[in-house]
Amino acid sequence: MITFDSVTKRYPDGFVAVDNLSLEAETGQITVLVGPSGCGKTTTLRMINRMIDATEGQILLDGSDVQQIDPPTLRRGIGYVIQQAGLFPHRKIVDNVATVPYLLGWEKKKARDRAMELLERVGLDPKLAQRYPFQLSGGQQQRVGVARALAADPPVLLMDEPFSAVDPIVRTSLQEELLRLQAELNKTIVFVTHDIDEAIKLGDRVAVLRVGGKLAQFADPKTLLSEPADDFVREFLGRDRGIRRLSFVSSSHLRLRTDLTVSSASATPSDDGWPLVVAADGKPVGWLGRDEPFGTYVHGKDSLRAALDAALLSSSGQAVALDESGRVVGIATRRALDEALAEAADG
Ligand SMILES: Nc1ncnc2c1ncn2[C@@H]1O[C@H](COP(=O)(O)OP(=O)(O)OP(=O)(O)O)[C@@H](O)[C@H]1O
Repeated sequence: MITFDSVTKRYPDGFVAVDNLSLEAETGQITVLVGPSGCGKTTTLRMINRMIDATEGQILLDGSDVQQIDPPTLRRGIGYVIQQAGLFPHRKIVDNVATVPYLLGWEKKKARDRAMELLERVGLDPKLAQRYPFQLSGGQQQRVGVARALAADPPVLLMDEPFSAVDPIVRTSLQEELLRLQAELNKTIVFVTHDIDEAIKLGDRVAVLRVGGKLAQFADPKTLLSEPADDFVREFLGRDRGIRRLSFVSSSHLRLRTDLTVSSASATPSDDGWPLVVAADGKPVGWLGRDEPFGTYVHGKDSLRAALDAALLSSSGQAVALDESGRVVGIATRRALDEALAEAADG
Protein backbone atom coordinates (compact mmCIF):
# COMPACT_ATOMS: atom_id res chain seq x y z
CA MET A 1 0.00 0.00 0.00
CA ILE A 2 1.16 3.53 -0.78
CA THR A 3 0.09 6.17 1.73
CA PHE A 4 0.22 9.91 1.19
CA ASP A 5 0.03 11.59 4.57
CA SER A 6 -0.50 15.38 4.32
CA VAL A 7 1.97 15.70 1.45
CA THR A 8 2.81 19.12 0.03
CA LYS A 9 5.21 19.92 -2.80
CA ARG A 10 6.42 23.49 -3.05
CA TYR A 11 8.81 24.07 -5.96
CA PRO A 12 11.88 26.27 -5.32
CA ASP A 13 10.11 29.27 -6.88
CA GLY A 14 7.44 28.96 -4.17
CA PHE A 15 4.77 27.42 -6.43
CA VAL A 16 2.63 24.87 -4.59
CA ALA A 17 2.00 22.00 -7.03
CA VAL A 18 0.54 19.54 -4.48
CA ASP A 19 -1.27 20.83 -1.43
CA ASN A 20 -1.69 18.77 1.72
CA LEU A 21 -2.59 15.56 -0.09
CA SER A 22 -3.68 12.50 1.86
CA LEU A 23 -4.74 9.30 0.16
CA GLU A 24 -4.05 5.59 0.08
CA ALA A 25 -3.32 3.50 -3.00
CA GLU A 26 -4.30 -0.03 -2.01
CA THR A 27 -2.08 -3.02 -2.70
CA GLY A 28 -3.10 -4.92 -5.84
CA GLN A 29 -5.38 -2.15 -7.07
CA ILE A 30 -5.28 0.49 -9.77
CA THR A 31 -5.44 3.97 -8.27
CA VAL A 32 -5.93 6.69 -10.87
CA LEU A 33 -4.93 10.32 -10.46
CA VAL A 34 -7.00 12.46 -12.79
CA GLY A 35 -7.50 16.19 -13.23
CA PRO A 36 -6.94 19.11 -15.57
CA SER A 37 -3.54 20.09 -16.88
CA GLY A 38 -1.22 21.43 -14.21
CA CYS A 39 -3.14 20.05 -11.23
CA GLY A 40 -0.09 18.21 -9.93
CA LYS A 41 -0.66 14.64 -11.12
CA THR A 42 2.87 14.04 -12.40
CA THR A 43 4.40 15.73 -9.37
CA THR A 44 2.35 13.44 -7.11
CA LEU A 45 3.39 10.33 -9.02
CA ARG A 46 7.08 11.23 -9.07
CA MET A 47 7.17 11.82 -5.35
CA ILE A 48 6.49 8.09 -4.92
CA ASN A 49 9.75 7.00 -6.54
CA ARG A 50 11.56 10.15 -5.37
CA MET A 51 12.22 11.62 -8.76
CA ILE A 52 10.78 14.61 -6.89
CA ASP A 53 11.00 14.94 -3.12
CA ALA A 54 8.04 16.09 -1.07
CA THR A 55 8.44 19.36 0.86
CA GLU A 56 6.14 18.40 3.72
CA GLY A 57 4.34 15.29 4.88
CA GLN A 58 5.20 11.65 4.37
CA ILE A 59 4.82 9.02 1.67
CA LEU A 60 4.84 5.49 3.00
CA LEU A 61 5.41 2.38 0.92
CA ASP A 62 4.03 -0.56 2.88
CA GLY A 63 4.62 1.47 6.03
CA SER A 64 8.20 2.62 5.23
CA ASP A 65 8.87 6.31 4.65
CA VAL A 66 10.26 6.61 1.10
CA GLN A 67 12.57 9.40 2.31
CA GLN A 68 14.41 6.78 4.36
CA ILE A 69 15.03 4.51 1.34
CA ASP A 70 17.82 5.43 -1.05
CA PRO A 71 16.42 6.13 -4.53
CA PRO A 72 18.11 3.23 -6.43
CA THR A 73 16.83 0.66 -3.90
CA LEU A 74 13.41 2.26 -3.90
CA ARG A 75 13.16 2.26 -7.71
CA ARG A 76 14.11 -1.41 -7.98
CA GLY A 77 10.68 -2.21 -6.56
CA ILE A 78 8.85 0.36 -8.68
CA GLY A 79 8.26 0.07 -12.43
CA TYR A 80 7.77 3.34 -14.29
CA VAL A 81 5.97 3.83 -17.61
CA ILE A 82 5.77 7.19 -19.35
CA GLN A 83 4.05 8.72 -22.34
CA GLN A 84 5.62 7.65 -25.66
CA ALA A 85 7.32 4.80 -23.80
CA GLY A 86 10.72 6.54 -23.56
CA LEU A 87 12.60 3.59 -25.06
CA PHE A 88 16.34 3.72 -25.72
CA PRO A 89 16.52 4.34 -29.49
CA HIS A 90 19.81 2.53 -30.09
CA ARG A 91 18.90 -0.64 -28.23
CA LYS A 92 16.95 -3.51 -29.70
CA ILE A 93 13.50 -4.13 -28.22
CA VAL A 94 14.67 -7.21 -26.32
CA ASP A 95 17.49 -5.22 -24.71
CA ASN A 96 15.18 -2.34 -23.92
CA VAL A 97 12.91 -4.71 -22.02
CA ALA A 98 15.90 -6.33 -20.28
CA THR A 99 17.29 -2.96 -19.10
CA VAL A 100 16.53 -3.40 -15.39
CA PRO A 101 17.52 -7.10 -15.22
CA TYR A 102 20.89 -6.12 -16.80
CA LEU A 103 21.28 -3.36 -14.21
CA LEU A 104 20.52 -5.89 -11.49
CA GLY A 105 23.35 -8.03 -12.83
CA TRP A 106 21.26 -10.86 -14.23
CA GLU A 107 23.08 -13.18 -16.59
CA LYS A 108 22.46 -12.08 -20.21
CA LYS A 109 20.54 -15.20 -21.24
CA LYS A 110 18.26 -15.10 -18.21
CA ALA A 111 17.55 -11.39 -18.78
CA ARG A 112 16.75 -11.94 -22.46
CA ASP A 113 14.55 -14.96 -21.73
CA ARG A 114 12.62 -12.85 -19.26
CA ALA A 115 12.31 -10.07 -21.86
CA MET A 116 10.94 -12.50 -24.46
CA GLU A 117 8.42 -13.86 -21.97
CA LEU A 118 7.25 -10.34 -21.16
CA LEU A 119 6.91 -9.31 -24.80
CA GLU A 120 4.49 -12.16 -25.24
CA ARG A 121 2.69 -11.26 -22.04
CA VAL A 122 1.95 -7.74 -23.28
CA GLY A 123 0.65 -9.12 -26.57
CA LEU A 124 3.63 -8.53 -28.87
CA ASP A 125 4.95 -10.84 -31.54
CA PRO A 126 8.35 -12.18 -30.35
CA LYS A 127 9.73 -11.40 -33.81
CA LEU A 128 9.65 -7.72 -32.90
CA ALA A 129 12.34 -8.35 -30.28
CA GLN A 130 15.15 -7.86 -32.76
CA ARG A 131 13.88 -4.53 -34.05
CA TYR A 132 14.77 -1.04 -32.89
CA PRO A 133 12.12 1.26 -31.35
CA PHE A 134 11.71 3.41 -34.50
CA GLN A 135 10.62 0.26 -36.37
CA LEU A 136 7.54 -0.13 -34.12
CA SER A 137 4.20 1.67 -34.09
CA GLY A 138 3.35 3.98 -31.20
CA GLY A 139 1.04 1.38 -29.67
CA GLN A 140 3.69 -1.34 -29.94
CA GLN A 141 6.28 0.93 -28.35
CA GLN A 142 3.89 1.59 -25.50
CA ARG A 143 3.50 -2.15 -24.91
CA VAL A 144 7.28 -2.47 -24.85
CA GLY A 145 7.32 0.32 -22.25
CA VAL A 146 4.94 -1.71 -20.07
CA ALA A 147 7.02 -4.89 -20.58
CA ARG A 148 10.18 -3.02 -19.60
CA ALA A 149 8.57 -1.68 -16.43
CA LEU A 150 7.50 -5.22 -15.47
CA ALA A 151 10.86 -6.87 -16.21
CA ALA A 152 12.12 -7.20 -12.65
CA ASP A 153 8.62 -8.02 -11.40
CA PRO A 154 8.25 -4.92 -9.20
CA PRO A 155 5.26 -4.91 -6.86
CA VAL A 156 4.48 -1.29 -7.75
CA LEU A 157 3.93 0.26 -11.16
CA LEU A 158 3.74 4.00 -11.80
CA MET A 159 2.19 4.96 -15.12
CA ASP A 160 2.21 8.57 -16.31
CA GLU A 161 -0.23 9.15 -19.19
CA PRO A 162 1.10 5.97 -20.80
CA PHE A 163 -1.56 5.73 -23.50
CA SER A 164 -2.17 9.35 -24.40
CA ALA A 165 0.04 9.49 -27.51
CA VAL A 166 -1.81 6.79 -29.46
CA ASP A 167 -5.03 6.87 -31.45
CA PRO A 168 -8.33 6.02 -29.73
CA ILE A 169 -8.58 2.45 -31.08
CA VAL A 170 -5.06 1.50 -30.03
CA ARG A 171 -5.67 3.26 -26.75
CA THR A 172 -8.74 1.12 -26.05
CA SER A 173 -6.81 -2.07 -26.78
CA LEU A 174 -3.92 -0.97 -24.53
CA GLN A 175 -6.38 -0.23 -21.73
CA GLU A 176 -7.96 -3.65 -22.12
CA GLU A 177 -4.55 -5.30 -22.18
CA LEU A 178 -3.61 -3.51 -18.96
CA LEU A 179 -6.78 -4.73 -17.23
CA ARG A 180 -6.12 -8.27 -18.45
CA LEU A 181 -2.51 -8.14 -17.24
CA GLN A 182 -3.54 -6.67 -13.92
CA ALA A 183 -6.02 -9.50 -13.36
CA GLU A 184 -3.03 -11.88 -13.63
CA LEU A 185 -0.36 -9.83 -11.91
CA ASN A 186 -2.13 -7.88 -9.16
CA LYS A 187 0.34 -5.02 -9.05
CA THR A 188 -0.16 -1.89 -7.03
CA ILE A 189 -0.61 0.58 -9.86
CA VAL A 190 -0.78 4.37 -9.71
CA PHE A 191 -1.95 5.66 -13.07
CA VAL A 192 -2.00 9.30 -14.17
CA THR A 193 -4.35 10.55 -16.87
CA HIS A 194 -6.22 13.73 -17.75
CA ASP A 195 -8.96 11.64 -19.41
CA ILE A 196 -11.88 10.95 -17.09
CA ASP A 197 -13.19 8.10 -19.26
CA GLU A 198 -9.84 6.33 -18.99
CA ALA A 199 -9.84 6.97 -15.23
CA ILE A 200 -13.29 5.43 -14.84
CA LYS A 201 -12.48 2.46 -17.01
CA LEU A 202 -9.20 1.56 -15.33
CA GLY A 203 -9.45 2.75 -11.76
CA ASP A 204 -10.48 0.68 -8.78
CA ARG A 205 -10.31 4.07 -7.07
CA VAL A 206 -10.02 7.47 -8.68
CA ALA A 207 -8.50 10.60 -7.14
CA VAL A 208 -9.78 13.77 -8.82
CA LEU A 209 -7.35 16.66 -8.33
CA ARG A 210 -8.05 20.32 -8.96
CA VAL A 211 -5.53 22.95 -10.02
CA GLY A 212 -3.45 23.91 -7.04
CA GLY A 213 -2.84 20.25 -6.23
CA LYS A 214 -5.85 19.80 -3.98
CA LEU A 215 -7.79 16.56 -3.75
CA ALA A 216 -11.38 17.16 -4.84
CA GLN A 217 -12.66 13.59 -4.40
CA PHE A 218 -11.26 10.10 -3.90
CA ALA A 219 -13.75 7.34 -4.62
CA ASP A 220 -14.52 4.27 -6.69
CA PRO A 221 -15.83 5.10 -10.20
CA LYS A 222 -19.41 4.23 -9.43
CA THR A 223 -19.55 6.54 -6.41
CA LEU A 224 -17.81 9.28 -8.37
CA LEU A 225 -20.46 9.13 -11.07
CA SER A 226 -23.42 8.89 -8.73
CA GLU A 227 -22.24 11.20 -5.95
CA PRO A 228 -19.77 13.81 -7.22
CA ALA A 229 -18.46 15.78 -4.25
CA ASP A 230 -18.94 19.24 -5.75
CA ASP A 231 -19.52 21.26 -8.92
CA PHE A 232 -15.89 20.95 -10.02
CA VAL A 233 -16.04 17.13 -9.98
CA ARG A 234 -19.50 17.15 -11.57
CA GLU A 235 -18.29 19.34 -14.41
CA PHE A 236 -15.10 17.35 -14.84
CA LEU A 237 -17.09 14.13 -15.15
CA GLY A 238 -19.05 15.60 -18.05
CA ARG A 239 -22.67 15.71 -19.04
CA ASP A 240 -23.45 12.06 -19.68
CA ARG A 241 -22.47 10.74 -16.28
CA GLY A 242 -25.94 9.22 -15.78
CA ILE A 243 -25.49 7.05 -18.85
CA ARG A 244 -21.92 6.20 -17.92
CA ARG A 245 -23.02 5.10 -14.48
CA LEU A 246 -25.00 2.35 -16.21
CA SER A 247 -21.62 0.76 -17.03
CA PHE A 248 -21.46 -0.26 -13.38
CA VAL A 249 -24.97 -1.72 -13.23
CA SER A 250 -25.23 -5.40 -14.07
CA SER A 251 -27.53 -6.60 -16.84
CA SER A 252 -28.34 -9.69 -14.79
CA HIS A 253 -31.53 -8.10 -13.40
CA LEU A 254 -32.99 -7.49 -16.85
CA ARG A 255 -36.16 -9.51 -17.29
CA LEU A 256 -35.88 -11.61 -20.45
CA ARG A 257 -38.66 -12.92 -22.70
CA THR A 258 -38.04 -16.40 -24.03
CA ASP A 259 -41.31 -16.58 -25.95
CA LEU A 260 -40.11 -14.13 -28.58
CA THR A 261 -37.73 -16.51 -30.33
CA VAL A 262 -38.53 -18.92 -33.16
CA SER A 263 -36.41 -21.73 -34.48
CA SER A 264 -37.05 -21.36 -38.16
CA ALA A 265 -37.15 -18.56 -40.69
CA SER A 266 -40.14 -20.29 -42.27
CA ALA A 267 -42.37 -19.41 -39.31
CA THR A 268 -45.17 -17.04 -40.21
CA PRO A 269 -44.39 -13.43 -39.42
CA SER A 270 -47.02 -11.73 -37.31
CA ASP A 271 -47.80 -8.04 -37.43
CA ASP A 272 -47.21 -7.41 -33.80
CA GLY A 273 -43.79 -7.85 -32.23
CA TRP A 274 -40.42 -8.79 -33.54
CA PRO A 275 -39.73 -12.52 -33.07
CA LEU A 276 -36.08 -13.44 -33.38
CA VAL A 277 -35.00 -16.38 -35.52
CA VAL A 278 -32.48 -18.59 -33.73
CA ALA A 279 -30.33 -21.17 -35.56
CA ALA A 280 -30.05 -24.80 -34.47
CA ASP A 281 -26.77 -24.01 -32.68
CA GLY A 282 -28.51 -21.30 -30.64
CA LYS A 283 -26.92 -18.36 -32.47
CA PRO A 284 -29.13 -15.40 -33.51
CA VAL A 285 -30.07 -15.18 -37.19
CA GLY A 286 -32.25 -12.05 -37.40
CA TRP A 287 -35.73 -10.66 -36.88
CA LEU A 288 -38.37 -12.87 -38.46
CA GLY A 289 -39.29 -11.68 -41.93
CA ARG A 290 -37.29 -8.46 -41.67
CA ASP A 291 -33.82 -7.73 -42.90
CA GLU A 292 -33.05 -5.28 -40.13
CA PRO A 293 -30.12 -5.05 -37.69
CA PHE A 294 -30.14 -6.50 -34.19
CA GLY A 295 -27.87 -5.68 -31.25
CA THR A 296 -26.59 -8.24 -28.76
CA TYR A 297 -25.08 -8.23 -25.27
CA VAL A 298 -23.84 -10.95 -22.94
CA HIS A 299 -26.45 -11.34 -20.23
CA GLY A 300 -25.10 -10.97 -16.70
CA LYS A 301 -21.56 -10.26 -17.90
CA ASP A 302 -22.11 -7.03 -19.81
CA SER A 303 -23.47 -3.94 -18.12
CA LEU A 304 -26.93 -2.42 -18.42
CA ARG A 305 -25.28 0.23 -20.59
CA ALA A 306 -24.21 -2.46 -23.06
CA ALA A 307 -27.74 -3.89 -23.09
CA LEU A 308 -29.19 -0.45 -23.74
CA ASP A 309 -26.67 0.10 -26.52
CA ALA A 310 -27.68 -3.25 -28.06
CA ALA A 311 -31.33 -2.21 -27.98
CA LEU A 312 -30.52 1.10 -29.65
CA LEU A 313 -28.69 -0.76 -32.41
CA SER A 314 -31.72 -2.96 -33.05
CA SER A 315 -34.49 -1.69 -35.32
CA SER A 316 -36.90 -3.39 -32.94
CA GLY A 317 -35.59 -1.43 -29.97
CA GLN A 318 -35.06 -4.79 -28.24
CA ALA A 319 -31.72 -6.21 -27.12
CA VAL A 320 -30.77 -9.81 -27.90
CA ALA A 321 -29.38 -11.45 -24.77
CA LEU A 322 -26.63 -14.03 -25.34
CA ASP A 323 -24.72 -16.38 -23.06
CA GLU A 324 -20.93 -16.34 -23.07
CA SER A 325 -20.74 -18.72 -26.00
CA GLY A 326 -22.95 -16.53 -28.16
CA ARG A 327 -26.23 -18.48 -27.83
CA VAL A 328 -29.48 -16.63 -27.44
CA VAL A 329 -30.91 -16.75 -23.91
CA GLY A 330 -33.79 -14.35 -24.47
CA ILE A 331 -34.94 -10.93 -25.54
CA ALA A 332 -34.82 -7.79 -23.41
CA THR A 333 -37.84 -5.80 -24.54
CA ARG A 334 -38.22 -2.04 -24.24
CA ARG A 335 -40.45 -2.62 -21.28
CA ALA A 336 -37.81 -4.72 -19.49
CA LEU A 337 -35.20 -2.08 -20.24
CA ASP A 338 -37.51 0.61 -18.96
CA GLU A 339 -38.02 -1.28 -15.70
CA ALA A 340 -34.27 -1.82 -15.29
CA LEU A 341 -33.55 1.85 -15.99
CA ALA A 342 -36.11 2.92 -13.42
CA GLU A 343 -34.48 0.61 -10.89
CA ALA A 344 -31.01 1.94 -11.74
CA ALA A 345 -32.23 5.53 -11.39
CA ASP A 346 -33.47 4.70 -7.89
CA GLY A 347 -29.96 3.90 -6.91
N1 LIG B 1 10.24 22.45 -11.48
C1 LIG B 1 9.14 23.18 -11.33
N2 LIG B 1 9.19 24.43 -10.82
C2 LIG B 1 8.07 25.17 -10.64
N3 LIG B 1 6.81 24.74 -10.95
C3 LIG B 1 6.72 23.52 -11.48
C4 LIG B 1 7.86 22.68 -11.70
N4 LIG B 1 7.42 21.50 -12.23
C5 LIG B 1 6.08 21.63 -12.34
N5 LIG B 1 5.66 22.82 -11.90
C6 LIG B 1 4.27 23.31 -11.85
O1 LIG B 1 3.53 22.49 -10.96
C7 LIG B 1 2.20 22.31 -11.45
C8 LIG B 1 1.88 20.84 -11.51
O2 LIG B 1 2.68 20.22 -12.51
P1 LIG B 1 2.47 18.69 -12.92
O3 LIG B 1 3.39 18.38 -14.03
O4 LIG B 1 2.55 17.87 -11.69
O5 LIG B 1 0.96 18.74 -13.42
P2 LIG B 1 0.11 17.67 -14.21
O6 LIG B 1 -1.21 17.63 -13.51
O7 LIG B 1 0.85 16.41 -14.34
O8 LIG B 1 -0.07 18.40 -15.61
P3 LIG B 1 -0.21 17.82 -17.12
O9 LIG B 1 -1.51 17.07 -17.17
O10 LIG B 1 -0.27 19.09 -17.92
O11 LIG B 1 0.98 16.99 -17.37
C9 LIG B 1 2.15 23.01 -12.79
O12 LIG B 1 1.53 24.26 -12.64
C10 LIG B 1 3.59 23.18 -13.19
O13 LIG B 1 3.79 24.34 -13.97
